[in-house]
Amino acid sequence: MYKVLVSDNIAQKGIEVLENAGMKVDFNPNLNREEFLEIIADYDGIIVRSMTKLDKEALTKAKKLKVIGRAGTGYDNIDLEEATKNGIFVFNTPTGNTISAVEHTLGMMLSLSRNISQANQALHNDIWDRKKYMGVEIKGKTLGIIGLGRIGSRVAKRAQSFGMKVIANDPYLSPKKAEKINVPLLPFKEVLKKSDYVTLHTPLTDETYHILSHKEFAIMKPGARVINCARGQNVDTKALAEALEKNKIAGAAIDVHEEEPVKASNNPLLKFEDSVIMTCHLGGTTTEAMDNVSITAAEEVISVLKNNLPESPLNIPAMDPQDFNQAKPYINLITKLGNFVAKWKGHERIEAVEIEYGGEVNQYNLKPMTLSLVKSILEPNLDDRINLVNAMHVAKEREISIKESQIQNEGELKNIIKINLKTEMNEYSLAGTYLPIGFRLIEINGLRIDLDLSGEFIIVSYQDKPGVIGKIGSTLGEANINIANMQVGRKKIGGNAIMMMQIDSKPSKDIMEKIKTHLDELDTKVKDLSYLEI
Ligand SMILES: NC(=O)C1=CN([C@@H]2O[C@H](COP(=O)(O)OP(=O)(O)OC[C@H]3O[C@@H](n4cnc5c(N)ncnc54)[C@H](O)[C@@H]3O)[C@@H](O)[C@H]2O)C=CC1
Ligand SMILES: O=C(O)CCC(=O)C(=O)O
Repeated sequence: MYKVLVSDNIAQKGIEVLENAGMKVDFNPNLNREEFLEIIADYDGIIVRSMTKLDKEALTKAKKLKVIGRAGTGYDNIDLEEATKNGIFVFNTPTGNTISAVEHTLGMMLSLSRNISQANQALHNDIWDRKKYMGVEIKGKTLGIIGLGRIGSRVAKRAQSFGMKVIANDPYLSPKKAEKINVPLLPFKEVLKKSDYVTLHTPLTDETYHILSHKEFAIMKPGARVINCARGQNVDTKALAEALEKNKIAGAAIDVHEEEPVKASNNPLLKFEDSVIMTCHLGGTTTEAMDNVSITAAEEVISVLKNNLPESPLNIPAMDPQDFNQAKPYINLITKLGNFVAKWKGHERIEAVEIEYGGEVNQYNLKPMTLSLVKSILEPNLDDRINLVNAMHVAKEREISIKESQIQNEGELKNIIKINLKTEMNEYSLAGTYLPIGFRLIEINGLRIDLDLSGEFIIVSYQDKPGVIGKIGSTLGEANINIANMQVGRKKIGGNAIMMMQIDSKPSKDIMEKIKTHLDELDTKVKDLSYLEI
């Protein structure tokens, strides 16, 4: 039974989904760091929001962990690189709380403009002051959006409907997409200079850390207002406090904070009672969003533990589930080719792998196929955990070069995958195709063949000589091993030859030895004699 730790507050519905799937769930959002580090080694899966830090220290202890589900959008609390090295799938649920964050942003902007929060606070303290809490309209003002993604673009649409002029900065967004929603993309500084309101909707990255600091506040329009419902570290809190102090910035609405939870001792914004409104990281906290992210995270954890790929992976290439289902036969084909070549090359150290994709297969995202191949060829010789997440990392660590290319379709075949594998001693090549009747091996070391890509095989590379087929056939016959199919090829008479046999049962070590002895007696310079079961 898989064990899943839920270490942040998520909606009960997700926990029920996990339990109904037979998982043992520990819902424990109140662990301190020491307690958390003590127990993390016990779990196969974990669901977190933004409070649990899954850094290198935690992930090093998480020896059994296979999947990290982020019930929410931002994943700056998770060390993706370390998770990838350790072969841990990481996913988020990025659409579940988008609307929540959008509506919170709009709420913050309106509240900031109309002093709703301050006036409410005053009334609760028995103060009626209509003059002090006079507001400003947002209609006709310019809203500058930094980060025009899921949340930013929806904030734009709603702000436009309020009659605001919306401009944005997003270096990673195609101008066409921005054009579609009628938002001009401008350089960062220009957005700052032109905006009456600046709202942040970027993830927290090295680039966006303190994206608003002294320099930026200095170039902003005097009297501008700032809204941050993205991540606390996007804004340099001390610099914002200074800008407010100097009245350069008229006000700020802040949902996310450099240090959470906020305390009077760690946040200089708390003293700006009249110009700063703050919420306790509530952007994604609505009943609807909490249900969405909790249920999706639970379903995805179950799916990954059942060996499926998550829908919003953060450390493997994302693939549309429909595309994934259609590409599955090719993923299975390449995995079979990988198993085949891995067994064929035995214990030889791999130096390079080249993959050529031809025909229909090129309609799909090739990355999951390449990852499946790398996993299948490295798996048999590694004790370490290897999966699609860390396959490339392990290959790189072992200095194995991986190249993929697309080729023209060959002859009648609708699809083909070719693999060339170079070890320290030999080169191996093979090709396969997927047909409705199954997976076919169609080429081996340059020899055209046509064999079902499953079952038991004997492969012999030797120097062409009369008598070889007879010797092997009679040795297998004597051992009561039936040859189901056999193909032989050579470049020229007496040259390098290869024989591929599909057999109905496994030959013992003695039989393989006997075949070797007979071939040596014929002086056929055997380069390779292998038995493989696929
Ligand atoms: N307050 C809360 O409770 C919530 C906060 N969030 C935060 O909001 C962030 C954004 O969420 P989504 O819109 O769903 O993500 P998204 O990935 O759809 O959009 C982010 C946008 O930021 C842009 N971007 C990245 N680096 C940039 C840079 N240096 N300058 C300008 N733009 C840049 C990206 O190109 C992208 O278009 C999340 O990463 C999360 O940190 C999300 C949900 C709730
Ligand atoms: O998950 C959370 O703690 C709040 C929502 C959020 O910040 C996010 O989804 O990025």
